Amino acid sequence: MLAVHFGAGNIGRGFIGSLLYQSGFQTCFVDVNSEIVDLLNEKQAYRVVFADHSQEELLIKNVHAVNSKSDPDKVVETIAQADLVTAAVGPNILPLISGLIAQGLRKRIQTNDQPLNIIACENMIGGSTLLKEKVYEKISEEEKKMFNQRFGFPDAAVDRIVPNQTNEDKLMVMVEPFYEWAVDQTKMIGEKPKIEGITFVDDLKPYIERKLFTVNTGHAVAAYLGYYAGIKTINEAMEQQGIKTLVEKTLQETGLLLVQKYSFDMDTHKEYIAKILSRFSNPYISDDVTRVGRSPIRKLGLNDRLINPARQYVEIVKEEPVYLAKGIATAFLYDYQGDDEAVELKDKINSQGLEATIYEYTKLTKETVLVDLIINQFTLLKDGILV
Ligand SMILES: NC(=O)c1ccc[n+]([C@@H]2O[C@H](COP(=O)([O-])OP(=O)(O)OC[C@H]3O[C@@H](n4cnc5c(N)ncnc54)[C@H](O)[C@@H]3O)[C@@H](O)[C@H]2O)c1
Ligand SMILES: O=P(O)(O)OC[C@@H](O)[C@@H](O)[C@H](O)[C@H](O)CO
Repeated sequence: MLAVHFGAGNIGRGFIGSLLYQSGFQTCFVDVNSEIVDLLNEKQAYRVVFADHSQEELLIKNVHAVNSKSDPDKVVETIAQADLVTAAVGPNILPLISGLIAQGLRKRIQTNDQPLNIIACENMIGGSTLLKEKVYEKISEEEKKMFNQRFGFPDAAVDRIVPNQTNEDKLMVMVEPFYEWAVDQTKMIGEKPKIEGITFVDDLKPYIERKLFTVNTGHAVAAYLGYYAGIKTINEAMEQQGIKTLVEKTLQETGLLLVQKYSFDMDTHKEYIAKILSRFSNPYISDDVTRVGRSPIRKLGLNDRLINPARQYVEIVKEEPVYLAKGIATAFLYDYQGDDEAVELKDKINSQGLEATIYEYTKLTKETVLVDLIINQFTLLKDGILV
């Protein structure tokens, strides 16, 4: 079995590649980072180490890589032969890989009649659906009919904290032992891939919203509050009782929304939140607040982890999400110079003011109470008032 995986980064090597190997796949990583591509081809193996007391080590074998910048034809060839295509490149990169995927699938139609699934493993709602849209923008109406019969783009939710790596061994990845990978089986085509660790579900929405609005909302709030307080890593931020309490309160808001919306059992959801808070505090992981807070404009999008649950809270719980509003305000205060989106956000606030910036990036409309709530919280934070 051959898998093509776009993105040999933290989650690509540390999670998807690892599960693929354990399920008997040969994995061809596609990346634009020539150092990683060359090392993968030289070693054809890498280590995944658990960030816990065990420090258990897995050797991931049967891997090689292709540089899509210098060898796009090889990527096209490999997609034509593959049994599965996955991606973990970041939502903003999906449009950039869609051209090669379209070419690979076009070639496959001519040479291979086996169905194929393409799964984007990004932190977003509808990642594979977005990738499909971008692929379909590049093909003819006739091709769309053929693609519909042969290719599936099932959405997915993936969860495993993999920080940026600073190991001497450039291929090694330190990961938390915990993981979850849920895939929408209703959008799959042909036989389901036999991958140990995937949960196939009929309705992905509760899974992706539970994950995005708990793990990623809490993570983002811890990151932005940590940055605001001058703290370097997530676990250090969680050691501050004030920050920990605000993260908890935010997850109580998203929890109330999720429990009401999906009829989750409240006690089970509380346990889920507690587990996630303990994952953020994992002393074996050093995860920079600037990684977790990266791309604040993306994270402030209408359907992402901050604005989306806040909007739904107003609609479904019918109360004001004060803590989510505070978390959103901290994202607007995030001005890390090493992050282009943070720099853009700060420039925009300076030139157009906060209110116009909120409308521009969140796409919230004037009717919602959220904008005023965010502005109030922003003002308090600017005055140094955290609670
Ligand atoms: N790290 C985590 O904890 C985690 C967990 C769950 C989901 N995710 C999601 O996985 C995705 C990747 O995150 P990551 O943390 O692994 O990031 P990363 O930066 O470590 O990895 C991304 C990889 O994509 C590569 N890339 C960039 N442009 C490319 C292109 N045009 N073609 C092929 N490869 C390209 C980069 O070189 C890099 O190796 C994101 O959507 C993220 O939200 C991350
Ligand atoms: O990858 P992002 O930028 O969408 O979000 C940053 C982190 O919250 C994220 O990578 C988590 O570590 C991951 O989602 C855990 O499953």
